[in-house]
Amino acid sequence: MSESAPLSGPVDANAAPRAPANADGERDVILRARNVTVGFGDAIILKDLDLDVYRGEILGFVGGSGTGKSVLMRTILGLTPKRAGTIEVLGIDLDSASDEERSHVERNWGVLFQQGALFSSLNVRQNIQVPMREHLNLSQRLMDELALFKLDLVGLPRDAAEKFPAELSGGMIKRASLARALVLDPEIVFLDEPTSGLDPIAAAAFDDLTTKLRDTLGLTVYMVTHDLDSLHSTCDRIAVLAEKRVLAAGTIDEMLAFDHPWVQAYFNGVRGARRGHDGSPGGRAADLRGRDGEGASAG
Ligand SMILES: Nc1ncnc2c1ncn2[C@@H]1O[C@H](COP(=O)(O)OP(=O)(O)OP(=O)(O)O)[C@@H](O)[C@H]1O
Repeated sequence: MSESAPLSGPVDANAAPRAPANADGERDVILRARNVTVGFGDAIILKDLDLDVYRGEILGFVGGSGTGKSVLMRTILGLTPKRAGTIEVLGIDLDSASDEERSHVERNWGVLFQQGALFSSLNVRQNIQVPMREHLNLSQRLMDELALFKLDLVGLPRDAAEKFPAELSGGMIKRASLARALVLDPEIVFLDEPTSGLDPIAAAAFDDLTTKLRDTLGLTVYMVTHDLDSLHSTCDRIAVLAEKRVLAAGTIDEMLAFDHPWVQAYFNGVRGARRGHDGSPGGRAADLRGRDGEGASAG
């Protein structure tokens, strides 16, 4: 079944107004998963899962704890094997890709893992330079300049470059990890719970940064999150993982109206309702975004 089946047709076609369309008016699919099945031993985690991610959108990926959001992200990245199905990124099926094609895809995606996953023995500058060393052949001077440029981009002060991860706050670790994820100028970034563990000010600032980067760099953002404020304020579309597949995909308003017990409990439950249904009142974004100037808080 198609991931957008419950919200098919014209409803889904309006789901991401900011994502660009091609000359035919169709949205460009940057990531396409079909019939993906993943399991461990007897446990099937994902079954016949379909998903489309459109170029230029911020897609929020939600689901109950343990439903397989991280497993799917790891499967897309080729870190967890699948039992069936196909996944194409940038039009390339990684199962049948040549070395050159695989390298092309790997250079064009960036990943922010949940805990940042910075190397503790490397300082921020060296961490940011890891993908450059892997994929590019640049002089140290140029890599140093690029690292500083990426620090600017994510709103970190330049003196953060020589700090080690243990010397950074949670918000700074997320930003440094994002700088590393962006170092090769990827077309798509995967963010695994980017605002978890951040205080509300830092979380709102990170959301603003995500939107700004999408708007200025034309990034596509695939964001696993439990953060209702991020879903309301930042995401163009939301995909819901339940029953081992993408049960629904659409705008926040479509999710609010979607008739499924988990979706209703999630979006219209006590926390969801606290926000109100126009996405503006309540929640930390409304409380804090106005106070938190762009990139002002590095967390
Ligand atoms: N390598 C593995 N071996 C066996 N089981 C695994 C493995 N990785 C994940 N699982 C199982 O797959 C299921 C989905 O895990 P996953 O981490 O993807 O959940 P999640 O949706 O990301 O949850 P959360 O929101 O709590 O982070 C869980 O039951 C987990 O125990």
